[in-house]
Amino acid sequence: MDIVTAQEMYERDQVAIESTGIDGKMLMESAGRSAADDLEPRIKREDQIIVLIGAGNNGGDGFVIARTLLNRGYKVEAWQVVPDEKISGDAEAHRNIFENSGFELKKFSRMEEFLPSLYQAAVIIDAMLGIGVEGRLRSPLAEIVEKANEHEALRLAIDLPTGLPAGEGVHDFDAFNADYTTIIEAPKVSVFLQHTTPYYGEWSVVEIGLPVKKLPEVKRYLWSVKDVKQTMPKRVSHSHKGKHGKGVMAGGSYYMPGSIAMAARAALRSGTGLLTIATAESIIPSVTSYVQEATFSGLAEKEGMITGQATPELSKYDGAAIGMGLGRHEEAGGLVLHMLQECKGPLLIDADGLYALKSMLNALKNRSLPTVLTPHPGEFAYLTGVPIQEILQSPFRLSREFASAYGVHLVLKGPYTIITAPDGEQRVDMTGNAGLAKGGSGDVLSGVLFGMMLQSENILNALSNGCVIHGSTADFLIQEEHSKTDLLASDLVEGLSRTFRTFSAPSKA
Ligand SMILES: NC(=O)C1=CN([C@@H]2O[C@H](COP(=O)(O)OP(=O)(O)OC[C@H]3O[C@@H](n4cnc5c(N)ncnc54)[C@H](O)[C@@H]3O)[C@@H](O)[C@H]2O)[C@@H](O)CC1
Ligand SMILES: [K+]
Repeated sequence: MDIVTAQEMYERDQVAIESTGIDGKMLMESAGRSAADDLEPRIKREDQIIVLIGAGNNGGDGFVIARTLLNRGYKVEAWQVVPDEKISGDAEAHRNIFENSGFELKKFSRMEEFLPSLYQAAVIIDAMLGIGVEGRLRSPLAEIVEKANEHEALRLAIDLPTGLPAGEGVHDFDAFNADYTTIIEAPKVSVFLQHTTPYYGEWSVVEIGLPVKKLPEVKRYLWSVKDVKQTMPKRVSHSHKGKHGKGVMAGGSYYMPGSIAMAARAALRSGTGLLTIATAESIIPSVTSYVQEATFSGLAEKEGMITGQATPELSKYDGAAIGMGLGRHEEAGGLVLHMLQECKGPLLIDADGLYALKSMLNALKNRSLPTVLTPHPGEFAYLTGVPIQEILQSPFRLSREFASAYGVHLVLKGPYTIITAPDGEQRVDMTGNAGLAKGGSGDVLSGVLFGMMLQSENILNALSNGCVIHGSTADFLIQEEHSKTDLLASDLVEGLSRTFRTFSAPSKA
């Protein structure tokens, strides 16, 4: 499913109108009716409903919703919260249809008149502003939103909560605090930002009949289980282990053996054909007991940490991963640089590897083969020098800029993970739950991603699939055997079997 900015949404509407002959009034009718259908299961016959209608096309949707619900017998008061002269075009046409249908339209002039209606409502439908919002809310919308947020009622928003920016990078706003939002046609970027997502409440997307074949391409996409099923590499029955990637994973230290162990086991569970773990010699016995299928390359160590002189042989591998449990010591830099320069296949850098990478961004830029970085926002802030707050407010733009500047694939982890290719194409994965907010789940993700990268020509698909597989595993596990509290990273590794069984297409002979 495409994710759009306000500008991209306007372009889509425009293309629909110009290329098919459908007109704005038809789209508004369709948007309003689809929204009413979507809201109906959330409201009851006896509920007093108030529909708040603004000046633009979002208000136009509001006229259609109010009319549709009244025609269906619901108890609805429709309130136009802006002066008559502000309503024009398609919205005015739908106001006429509303009034010509015999329904009463109330008009806001003074707060004292309006408040009793607001306060008797059990359900508030917000059709005041959508993607056309500019700047902070002006009067009287600002006061109406404030009162609506204070009033105990079910708050439903149309397209986006009034006042909320559709895009990223805006932090100065007041907005309707919705329990649920019916999004028109495509989720907007602000659905996926930490500071704006709570205003949407739960949400779903309704389709209003835009011509899919004609719509301009948007390189921002919500990657779902359906996409995973369509793009997962298929294992055929005559497959050979050498065909599924031969990888080397470097990392681990005496005090952190679990990271590399879980990453390695996750990579194997994700289909890696042959895996070598290059790690501090002293921890090989403990790691091998957890990952019996791997082979080992013992690296020189000092005080339990891999030293900078350690240079695993890379030429016989299809790809490499580095960083899990490596430790943040200066000497680790030598190993990361070695990997950057000598790895002749795709390379994944995670965790402490990212920390070391900061001082060798030029070498990163010079690498021409696919490189994948998997930072969480803190690590990304460290790598870029951009404050973490700013990263959280503009993750799409900052990811795109970094991926393009350094020619890397970036997996910016979070409740919504954003995966960016060097050409700027982006995918969002929204699977997973708070059970993942624990040490080790990032290591498991790296293992899954590495396994997927080794088996697919298309790195962006491999990473998108890996993220959804990892998050869906956490989702399955908390529905069935675990809770968000007790879920451990090692449970995820074992849970992968269930996810792969569910997601894999049946193998062909
Ligand atoms: N053809 C289309 O464009 C369609 C649009 N649709 C709906 O139309 C919406 C977009 O319509 P518009 O572009 O008219 O935009 P909006 O309806 O979001 O609002 C624009 C109006 O809000 C006022 N406004 C902007 N910022 C304000 C602020 N800070 N305080 C107070 N008032 C402010 C502007 O003066 C303008 O009159 C979408 O979100 C969607 O709900 C749907 O009906 C489907 C078709
Ligand atoms: K709205």
